[in-house]
Amino acid sequence: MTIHIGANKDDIADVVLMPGDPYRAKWAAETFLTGAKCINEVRGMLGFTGDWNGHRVTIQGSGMGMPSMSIYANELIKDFDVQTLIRIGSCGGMQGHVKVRDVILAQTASTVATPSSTIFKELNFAPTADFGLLHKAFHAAEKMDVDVHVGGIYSSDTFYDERPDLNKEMQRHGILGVEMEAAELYTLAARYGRRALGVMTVSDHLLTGEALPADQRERSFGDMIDIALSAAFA
Ligand SMILES: O=P(O)(O)O[C@H]1O[C@H](CO)[C@@H](O)[C@H]1O
Ligand SMILES: O=c1cc[nH]c(=O)[nH]1
Repeated sequence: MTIHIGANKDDIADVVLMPGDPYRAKWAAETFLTGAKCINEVRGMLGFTGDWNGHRVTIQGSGMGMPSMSIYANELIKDFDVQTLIRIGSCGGMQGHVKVRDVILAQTASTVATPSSTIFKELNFAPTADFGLLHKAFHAAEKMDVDVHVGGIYSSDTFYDERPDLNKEMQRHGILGVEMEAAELYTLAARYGRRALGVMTVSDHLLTGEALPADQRERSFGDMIDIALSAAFA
């Protein structure tokens, strides 16, 4: 047990899927896993462990933002020895060819800063997905006939953004979408030699102003979960 995860070591699988929303964790566990058991309720940040096609999987909420992700990823890696961490998130689309409900596989995650920034001092570290997971996720998405994009995303510290100039530069440099956790997850995975990937569904669009309601963000992003599970065990 850790401060934020009230589970025994063997309650948590080697592979952990991490939505920001703890109720997406519940929905995903009930929908995709058999024999799912709740393994964490501390602070309402729900986690579940069950089976997918004979493989043991944990789905643990990360909360919103990189400081929260950092807490859960640190504990999962250092205390529970988790080997594979896949974020299953929502994101805002930032390019015209990226549509609401499309899936983005985050090859890189640019940031202004992460909780890890202070250790890098003047270095601009480039948080990057695990290539093996990325490759497998892409093939899984192609097989499922999902509209998928692979490329850079922006991990922001603010949902209600007040820097339109920064978004413009991101867009000019091909950034596909914005979310709030992947860069710190990739950085921790690199530090501790684990596999990480961010699979995101576009829930709203910065260019068109479209936005899906909360219940759909919680319960309707099944394709990205299939992709994440397929990539983890391919
Ligand atoms: O839907 P989740 O996985 O929480 O991801 C996105 O949604 C939240 C903001 O609404 C942030 O956590 C952002 O990264
Ligand atoms: O961080 C996020 C998540 C979803 N949509 C956004 O616009 N930003």
